[in-house]
Amino acid sequence: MTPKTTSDIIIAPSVLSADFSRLGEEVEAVCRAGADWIHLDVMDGHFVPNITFGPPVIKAIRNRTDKVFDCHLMIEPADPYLAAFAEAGCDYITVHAEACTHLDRSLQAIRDLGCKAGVSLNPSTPESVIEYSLDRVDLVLMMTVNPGLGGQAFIPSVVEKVRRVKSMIGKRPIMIEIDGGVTPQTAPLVVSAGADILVAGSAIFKGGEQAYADNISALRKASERVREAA
Ligand SMILES: O=C(CO)[C@H](O)[C@H](O)COP(=O)(O)O
Ligand SMILES: [Fe+2]
Repeated sequence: MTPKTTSDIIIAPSVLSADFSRLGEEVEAVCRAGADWIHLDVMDGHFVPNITFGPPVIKAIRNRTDKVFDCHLMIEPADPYLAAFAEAGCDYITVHAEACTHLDRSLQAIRDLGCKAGVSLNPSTPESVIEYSLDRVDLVLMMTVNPGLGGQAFIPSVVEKVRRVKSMIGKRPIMIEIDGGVTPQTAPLVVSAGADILVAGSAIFKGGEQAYADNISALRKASERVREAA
C-alpha cells in the first residue's frame, strides 16, 4: 500500500447511512472498501431532532477495525458523557460549540481523557466562536447541512467560512473536516477551500456493499484532482 502523504484527503464514512441491523459488518465492509476513518454520529433528540446511538454501540463495533473512530457528538450537555465515549474507544471526540457553555473546558476534558479534541460549527455559527480556543483544538468539523439527518443538500455558503477557518488556523496542526451533503460534486468546493477530511454517509452507503469502493474512490478522485491542481 502506498504510504499516505500529508496532502492526502481523509475519507470518513458516516455510519448514519449504514444498515444498523448489521452495523459491525457494515463497518468492516466500508473499511475493506477504502475508508480511512469511521465517523460516528451521536444524536440525543434534544440538541438535534433525532436519536441514534451511544457508547455501548460504539464499544460493540470497536473490535471490527483499528481505523480511527471519529465521534461527532450532537448532544447537549456533552461533558457528562465524554469519559464514556473515550472508554468506548473513540479516538477523536468532537463537541458542538453551540452545545457547550464552557467550550474551552470541554475541549481540555477531551484531551485529558487521551483523545483528540474536535469542535463543530453549525452552518449559521460564525467561526469567531472558536478563535480563542484554537490552542486546545485538533480538528474543526464544519457542518455543511444542519445537523440531525443524513441525506440533506450541501449548503454552499459554508465554503467561504471554510476558507476563513483555514486562514484563522494558520500553521497550527488543526485539521478541517466537512460534514453534510458531501458528494463527488460538492467535495472539490470544500477541498479547494482547505478541507482535510470529508465525511459522507449517503454518498458512500448506497448501491449495496459492492458499490462502496467505487463510491469512496469517486470522492477521493474528485478531491485529489483539486489538490493536484493547487
Ligand atoms: O452529522 C451528520 C448529520 O448531522 C452526518 O455525519 C452527515 O449528515 C452525513 O450524512 P450525509 O453525507 O448523507 O449528508
Ligand atoms: Fe456527522
